[in-house]
Parts: sequence; structure tokens; C-alpha cells
Amino acid sequence: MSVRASGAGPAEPAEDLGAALRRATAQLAEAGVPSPRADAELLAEHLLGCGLGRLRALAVMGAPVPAGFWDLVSERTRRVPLQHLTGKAPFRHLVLSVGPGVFVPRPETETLVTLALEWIAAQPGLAGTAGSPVVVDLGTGSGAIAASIAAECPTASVHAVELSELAHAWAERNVALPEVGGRVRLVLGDLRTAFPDLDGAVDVVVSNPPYIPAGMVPREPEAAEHDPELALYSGGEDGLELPLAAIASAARLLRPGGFFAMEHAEVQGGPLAARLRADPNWTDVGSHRDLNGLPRATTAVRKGSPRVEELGP
Ligand SMILES: C[S@@+](CC[C@H](N)C(=O)[O-])C[C@H]1O[C@@H](n2cnc3c(N)ncnc32)[C@H](O)[C@@H]1O
Repeated sequence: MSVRASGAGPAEPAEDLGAALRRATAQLAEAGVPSPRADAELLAEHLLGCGLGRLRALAVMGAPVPAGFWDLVSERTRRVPLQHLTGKAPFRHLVLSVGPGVFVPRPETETLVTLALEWIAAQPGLAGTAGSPVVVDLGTGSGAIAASIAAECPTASVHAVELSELAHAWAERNVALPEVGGRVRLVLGDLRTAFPDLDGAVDVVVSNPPYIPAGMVPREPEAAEHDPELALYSGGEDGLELPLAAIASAARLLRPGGFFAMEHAEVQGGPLAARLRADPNWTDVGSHRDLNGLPRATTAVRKGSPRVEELGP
């Protein structure tokens, strides 16, 4: 074990990795970080380029603290998101690149991908190697949903739209991951008007649009101070402006019988399902809970007729 000189007195043993992890955990807990031990370990893993098993073995062996560790811990105590410090966000089977300017994908959004993939798998004409489902992701952010669907459904062609130039730049990196197979067409634009070339021809539309109601500003500094405003707030007291715009675009894009899945705030599940049930464009409206048991997604199937433009006000 190395030693550190300390003034004129006898040399003190340098803090080893195990002790540093314990001290970092205490500092992160003091700063209110919700999972302090896991974050301390993930920062060390990031610097050492290893996984948890190896890290714990190194800690037991009294390995030295990696250079830069305390700088990252200090940033994390200021509640900079862990994913911004490592530059990585795991999402389903992918490790996405993220940082300032893009919404960090959340575990609950993985459910939306499951809903889309399960629906595709249940369609005789789309499932398996013969099918070639056309999928659209509205408000793609880092590209998490679009890239995952392309990676997990190798016959899908996926189209994704994002309004923010910064987020679009992150998504460009993620849709270029080898697992995605070059099957995501990414455009910079508005979800309200995107992909007119696909009107009536899409099998699945997914969206996790900005939906936070005006009075529900997130309390955690990681979201409040680091997620882009454009990603969180929809406009309108109830936060429904962009979710309703996503529904209108889905009605335009989907073929009759096509599937729509959208994430929303837990308080919006009832109102959104009621609107879809009252809308003659939709049938088979369903509500879905997230990993915490909260109503987090609504699905619906596009009715064959009438078409949106025939409905009038
Ligand atoms: C809640 S984030 C979700 C990002 C990503 N789909 C995910 O689940 O991690 C919403 C995204 O929609 C984008 N957005 C906001 N308004 C938009 C619009 N009018 N057209 C397209 N994208 C929009 C935001 O920039 C943001 O990236």
C-alpha cells in the first residue's frame, strides 16, 4: 500500500479505494443523493473502466483511488446528474451517450418500448422475419426509444423526430450505435408536422413527449436544473399541450389498425384515456402502470375510419 507524506510528522497511510468509497458514500448521502453507495461505485467504475465485481475486488485488496474520483464526487454532491458525469445512460440493452442539452432517459420509459414490441410480436403480419413494421418516435430526445426498438426488432424501420438541435446531436450518436443497425431515420423538426410522407402508413407511433403540468416542477435538482426545459414542460396548466399534439400526429400517421403508445404524468392517465375513448379515431384504449405501480402510459388502436380530416371540429 502507498503512503502519503503529512507535514513533518510520520507518514500516514493513504486512503485506499474501500475507504474512499465509504467516505464518498457519506458525502453523497449528506448532499441528499438518493443512492449514494451505488453512485460512488459507478463513478469509480467509470474511471477504472471496470464493472461492479472487479471494483469490489479492488476495494477489498486496498487498491489506490483512481485519479479524478474526488472531482466527480464533488460534482455529484452538487447534484449534477450521474449520467452527465459518466456521459452514459443505460436504457434497456443499450448504453446511450448523454450530457447537457438532452433529457436523460428514465427506467419507466422502458415500459413504452415493451408495449410497442409486444404489440408488434402479436401481429401475424408484422412479427418475425417476414414482417417489416414501420415505427415513429415523436420527441426522441437521446433517441432512447427509437434506438431500442430498432435494436430489439431487427426488421423494423424506425423514424424519429426531435425539435431541439442539442438533443438531436446526442440522438445522432445513439442511432449510430452498431446494435441499431442503421435503421433509424432521424430528423430535426416538430412532432406536430413531422413525416408527412408517412401519413396513414405507420404501424406503431410511440411518444414520451414533454408533459409536466405547470404546478408539478420536479423537486430533484438533477431534473429541475439539468433536464432541458423543452423536454419537461408542455405548455398549458395541465401539461397536455404536447401529449394532445402527439395524439393528433399519431392519428394522422397511423394506418387503420395501427398502434399508439404514449407516456404521461400519473395524473394525466384518466383525462387522456377519456379523450381517446371519446375520439372516433381510436379504439381499444388501455392504461398501463410503470415500475412504481403508477399509471404512466396509455395505448390505443387507430380505427379504420373516419379519417381525421373528415371529422370536423
Ligand atoms: C420527455 S423528453 C423524452 C425524450 C425521449 N423520448 C425519452 O423518452 O428519453 C421529450 C422530448 O421531446 C422534445 N420535444 C419537445 N417539443 C417538441 C416538438 N414540438 N417536436 C419534437 N420534439 C419535441 C424535447 O426536446 C425532448 O427531447
